[in-house]
Amino acid sequence: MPHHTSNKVKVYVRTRPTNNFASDIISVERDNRTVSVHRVASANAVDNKINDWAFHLDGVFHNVSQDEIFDSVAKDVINRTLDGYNGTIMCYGQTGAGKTHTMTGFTESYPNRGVIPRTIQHLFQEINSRQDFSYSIRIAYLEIYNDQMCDLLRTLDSKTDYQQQQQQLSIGEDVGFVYVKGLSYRIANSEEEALNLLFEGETNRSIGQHVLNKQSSRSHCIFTIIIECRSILSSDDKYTVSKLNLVDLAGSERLAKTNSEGVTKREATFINKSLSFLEQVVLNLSDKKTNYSHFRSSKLTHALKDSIGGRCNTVMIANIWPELQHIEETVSTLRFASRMMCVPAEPTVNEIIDPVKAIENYKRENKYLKEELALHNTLVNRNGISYEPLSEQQLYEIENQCRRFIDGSLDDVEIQNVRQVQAVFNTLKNICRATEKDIEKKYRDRYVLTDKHDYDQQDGQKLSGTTQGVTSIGGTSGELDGQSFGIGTASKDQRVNKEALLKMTRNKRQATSKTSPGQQQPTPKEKSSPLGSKPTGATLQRSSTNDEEQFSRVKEPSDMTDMKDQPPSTPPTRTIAFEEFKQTRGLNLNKIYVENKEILASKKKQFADLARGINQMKTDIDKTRTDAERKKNERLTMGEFLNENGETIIDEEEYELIAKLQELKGIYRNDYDQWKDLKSEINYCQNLVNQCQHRLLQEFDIWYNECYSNGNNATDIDDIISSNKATNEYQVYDDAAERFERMQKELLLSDLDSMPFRQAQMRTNRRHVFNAARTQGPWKQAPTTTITNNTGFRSAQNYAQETFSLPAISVGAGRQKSMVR
Ligand SMILES: Nc1ncnc2c1ncn2[C@@H]1O[C@H](COP(=O)(O)OP(=O)(O)OP(=O)(O)O)[C@@H](O)[C@H]1O
Repeated sequence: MPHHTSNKVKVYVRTRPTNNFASDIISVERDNRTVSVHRVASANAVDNKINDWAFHLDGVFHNVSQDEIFDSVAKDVINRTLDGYNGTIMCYGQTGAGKTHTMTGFTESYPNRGVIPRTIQHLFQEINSRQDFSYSIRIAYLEIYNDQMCDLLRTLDSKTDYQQQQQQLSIGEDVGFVYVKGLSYRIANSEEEALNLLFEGETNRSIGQHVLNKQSSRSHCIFTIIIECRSILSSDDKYTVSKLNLVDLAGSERLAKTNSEGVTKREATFINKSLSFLEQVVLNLSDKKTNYSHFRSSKLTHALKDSIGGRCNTVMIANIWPELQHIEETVSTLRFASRMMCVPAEPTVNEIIDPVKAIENYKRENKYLKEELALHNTLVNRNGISYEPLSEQQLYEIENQCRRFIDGSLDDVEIQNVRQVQAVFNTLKNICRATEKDIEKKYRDRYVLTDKHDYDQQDGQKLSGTTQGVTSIGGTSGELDGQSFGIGTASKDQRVNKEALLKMTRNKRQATSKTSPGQQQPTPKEKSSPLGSKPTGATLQRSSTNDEEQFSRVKEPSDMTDMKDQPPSTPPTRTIAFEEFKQTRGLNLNKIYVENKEILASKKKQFADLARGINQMKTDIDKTRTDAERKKNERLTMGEFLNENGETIIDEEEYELIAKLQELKGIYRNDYDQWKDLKSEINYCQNLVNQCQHRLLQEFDIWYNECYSNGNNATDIDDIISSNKATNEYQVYDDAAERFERMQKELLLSDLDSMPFRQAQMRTNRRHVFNAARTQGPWKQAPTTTITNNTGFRSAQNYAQETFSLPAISVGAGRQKSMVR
C-alpha cells in the first residue's frame, strides 16, 4: 500500500464485503487510492444534479484482511507513539459499515481480532524489544452515549451507578493535553493485562446496553493508551508521555430511512448531532482561513481536541457499505473523508522534564563546579576560602567594616567571594534605609506632611490635630516659577500677631540705636536683602549642602537675631522676598510642597487614564453582550438542543461569549473600585497640598516681618498684605472652584445615576466662573502670572478635563447592576 507523505491527517477507505456490491455505481480505481461514484439516473439516489465523484484518499481497502489493515494503517502510528508522539486511529462511517469490526473485531476470534487487540499485542512486543527504555502503560476506556460519558473500566450494575458516574466525569485540559477527570487510567504491565482491560470494557459496554436499554453500537468509544517512556541508560531528566486514542465512532444514519421512534430516535439524534459537530470541527481545521474550531460543542469533539491533526499522528478509516441502498451514506462518508484529508498535522514529541531527576542533575553539577572552583583556588594560591553561607559573626564583621568605610575610617571592605559581595550590598542598603528613616523622622517632627505615600499616617495626623491647626485654604496666591507658587497671606488665624511683631521690632530698633559708634552700618544695597545684610547666618543655609544642618538652622529662631537687628530701610516687595524665602528658610518646606504637588498631578493623570480604560471596557461589554444575545436568539430560532437532564446545550462560540462577558464584568468592577479609591486619594492629596501652601505662607509671613518690618505701626504690615490683594483674590477664586468640584464629585459617588446631570451642572458652572473671571480685575491686573502659572487655576482646568469622561462611567456603573446576573 503506498504511503501518502504530506503533513496532513491520513485517510483510508475500507469497504464492507458484500454480495450486492453496487459495481455499476461504485468502483475502486487501480491506484487503490481512488473511489469513484458514477452518475445515477434514479431520482431517489444521491444528487442527480452532480454526475460523478472521484474521491482521492491515502488508500482504499477492498476485501482485505484484518491483518493487512493493521499493518498498513495502524502499525506506523503505534511505533511513533512509542517514540513520544500522540496518535489517533479512528473509524467513521454509516451504521453497519464495519467500524466495530475494524476496530475491535471479534473478541472471541483471534484471526479476526481488530485494530485494538492487535495494537496491544504490537505495543508490548515493541516494548520488550526496546531494552534501553522503561515503559509504563495506562489504559482508559471511555464511552460517550447521548453526549454523556461513561467509564467502561468501572463496574457499574445499576442505572443509578451509571447516572452518578456520568456526573463525575468531565473533560479537562493541561497544556494542550486533553484528559477526562474521574476516568480510570489503569496500569497494564503486560499484553494480557491490557487485553483483560479491553474485554472488561467490552463487557461493561454490553451490561450498560442492557441496564440503560440502549441499542448496540449507538455510542462512541475511545480506547486510550497512555505510554510513558524513560531512558534507562541516560541520566537525562526528560521523558516522554504520549497518548494513543483508538476511536470507534457511532454510525450515522438517516432518521427517515430507519423510521426510528422513541429511544432509538433520541439516540440517532444525539449521534447525528455529535457527528455533525465533528464534521464542523474538521471543516474548520481544514480551512486555513479559520483559526478557531468549536471543540467544546460536544463531549466527543472536546475529548478528541488533541487527537485530530495538529501535534498528533491521526489516521482515519472511513468504512463504507457499498450497496445501492446505502449509496447516499457512502457518498456522505467519502465527502467527510476528503475533508479530513485536508486537516493539517505536524506531530511533535511530548517531552516532559522530571523534577526529581532534574534536581539530582543540578546537585551533581553543583558538586562538580565546587570541585572545579577548589582546584582553581589551589592553582592560583587562594587557599582557605570558604563558599559556605556566612555566619552571624562574619555578617557582623562585614557590617562593622561597612560602617567604618562610610565614616571614612576604613579605605576598603575586604571581599573574597560572592556571598560577601551580597552581604556588603545588603548592609549598605540597610544603612541607607535607616538613615533615610532618621531624616524622615526629623522632617516629620518639623513639618508633619512629608510622607508622599503614607496616607494612613497622614489621616491619623489629621484626625489627631497634629497638622498644627492649618485648615483654611484661603489666602494663597499664584505661582511664579512653575515649581512653586507666588506669595500671598495666610488665613487670619494663621497670620502673624501684628501687635507682638511691632513690639518686637520696636525693641530691636532701640537695640540698634544703642550700637557702638565703631560698628559699621550696612550699606543700602546690603540692606535690601536679608542675604545681603549679613554674609553669614541665613546665607550659610543656602550654601550648605547638608540637609540636616539646614533643617536644624531653619528651626532655630535665634539664627535670625542678627538680621532682625538690621532691618532694611526699603523692604523688597513680598514677591521678591518670597523668592528669597524659598531659597533660604522656606527651602525644605517648599520642596515638600512641590513634591506633594507632583504626586497630586500624577494621581490626577492616573485617574484620567483609568476613567478612559473603564469607558473602553464598557464599550467592550456592550458589544460582547450584543453578540451573546445575537447568538442566543440564533439558537432559539433554530430550536433549543437539550441534553438528557433537560439542560440547554450551547455551542462553543456562545459559551466563549458568555465567558468573555463574565470576565469583562469582573475587570470592569475591579477598575471601577480602583477608580473610586483613586478619587479619594486625589481629594486627600489636594488637602495635603493646600496645607503645605498655607504652612509655607505662614512661615513666610513670620520671616518677612522678622526681616523687614520697621515696626512703625500696624498700617505698614497692612500695606504689605494689601499690596498682594489682587493676586490673593484670584487664588481664592481658584480654590473655591476646586472645592466646588470636589463637593460635586463626592455627591456623584453617592448617587451614580445622577452623574450626567451633575457633570452638565459642573460644566455650566465652570463656564460661568471663567466668564466672570475674564471680565473682572484679577485677569486684567495679573494676567501673565495667573494664566501661565501651574497652581490653583490650572489644576482646576485639568480637573475639569478629567471629569469630562465620567458620564460614560456612570452609564456603565448603572448598567453593571443588570449585567451581574
Ligand atoms: N470487513 C468485514 N469482514 C467481515 N465482516 C464484516 C466486515 N465489516 C463488517 N462486517 C460485519 O458487518 C456487521 C456490522 O459491522 P459492525 O458492527 O462492525 O458495523 P458498525 O459500523 O460498527 O455499525 P454500528 O455503527 O451500528 O456500530 C458485523 O456483523 C460485522 O461482522
